[in-house]
Amino acid sequence: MPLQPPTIYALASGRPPAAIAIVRVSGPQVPQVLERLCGRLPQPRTATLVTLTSPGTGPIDQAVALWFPAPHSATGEDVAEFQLHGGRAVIAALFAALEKIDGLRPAEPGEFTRRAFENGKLDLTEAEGLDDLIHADTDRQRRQALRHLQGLLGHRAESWRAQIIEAMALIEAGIDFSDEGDVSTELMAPALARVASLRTEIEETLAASAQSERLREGLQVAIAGPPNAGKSTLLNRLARREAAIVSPHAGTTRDIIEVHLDLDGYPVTLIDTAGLRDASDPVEQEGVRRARARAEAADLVLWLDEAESNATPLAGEVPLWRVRNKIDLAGKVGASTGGSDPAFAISAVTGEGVDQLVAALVGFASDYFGGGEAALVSRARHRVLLTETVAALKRAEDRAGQGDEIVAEELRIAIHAVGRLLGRVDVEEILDSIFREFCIGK
Ligand SMILES: Nc1nc2c(ncn2[C@@H]2O[C@H](COP(=O)(O)OP(=O)(O)OP(=O)(O)O)[C@@H](O)[C@H]2O)c(=O)[nH]1
Ligand SMILES: [K+]
Ligand SMILES: [Mg+2]
Repeated sequence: MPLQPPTIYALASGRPPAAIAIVRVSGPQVPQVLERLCGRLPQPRTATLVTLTSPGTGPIDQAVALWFPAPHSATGEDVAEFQLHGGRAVIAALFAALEKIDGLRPAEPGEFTRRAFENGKLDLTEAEGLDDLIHADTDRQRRQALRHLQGLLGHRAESWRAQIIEAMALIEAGIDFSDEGDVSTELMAPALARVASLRTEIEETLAASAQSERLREGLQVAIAGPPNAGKSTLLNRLARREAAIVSPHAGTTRDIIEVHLDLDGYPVTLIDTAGLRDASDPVEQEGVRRARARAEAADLVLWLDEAESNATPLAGEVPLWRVRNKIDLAGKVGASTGGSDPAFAISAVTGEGVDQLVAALVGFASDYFGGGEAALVSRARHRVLLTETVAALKRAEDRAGQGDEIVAEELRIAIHAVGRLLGRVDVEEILDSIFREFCIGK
């Protein structure tokens, strides 16, 4: 018997109990599974009401069964999908029935998508888009993920790769004929012109996507300032829940506290930190150290203070907005000292001025993420590989005088880098392209 991949199954829907649970099965044994549990094969791609029955044990549930014969399925294999009642015991009974069938096993994380990729249903960037779509918290993240799932980066990378392969084929042909005159030079010039325009195009794509990795990860906004300034109070107000402990005791917050906000579709991670001061308590000292490090690594610091101070003990270039808090007490402390005006004046307790602060944050996020709609490169992996591609293309151009072999080698590196972006590295294709384009009659 030829070696066949195991048939895998998993719960595809969320945590039970729920109204409906969806269990997916993928692999060569799917027809057997369907016949065994449903008594027959349902019509392909047609929702069919069945009584799922485990031979020997009895009925499991009334369910809807779907059969997607290979290759027209999500994974490219035979796939069955059961929509059953979403109780824990119901799912457990179906799993017990599946477990009893030889050659079946529970799927590992991502295994369905992995099979889809291996069967050419998606390239790597599309698989990443799928993962991002599942994890998208905000609308803008969803749209970016969908662009990847739709293959916008993948298709473009596919075309870049094909063009580099063509340029390389021209040069390889030149190398083969190098003893027959100056064919090489004639082939080299158009090949290099193609390389140069391609490099520009990839550079432009990278530039347009400068901030979109952040759209996946979220903008980091740290609230910092002296103890008791009201940092945790502000965090709780923006998060609309009691995420951090508030107390009149200076030095309450020690650990870093993060909350995730959806600000007009932009993902923002808001970070509460320990009040910065020369603390004597070693635990608080560590809190202050972490607070400082985290604020300095943020994309924006909200420097919260009760008074109008100019000094901030932060190093680095991080943008900083001064926010004067507790303006509800201003009358009592006579705060109008005529010092430099803070950028914002709020009361974290009454909420006064907080809307203006939030509006400004949305504006900052919108500037920061920029033309996110056009961005295609959303992961460090994409950026690293495309940067490698650009560098190799540049070297190919710069070293053209040093010989065809060197240029060809740099192009090979570029092809490899784009191939890794797509999850596809295949030297055969280069050879195919060479032999297809040039009938050299040898
Ligand atoms: N009146 C008034 N009190 C405030 C305001 N914001 C915070 N407070 C009070 O100030 C005290 C300290 O608030 P916290 O939010 O714990 O201050 P913090 O900056 O997080 O303090 P540490 O974590 O100790 O550095 C609490 O008693 C709050 O109720 C405000 O806008 N107005
Ligand atoms: K406090
Ligand atoms: Mg605090």
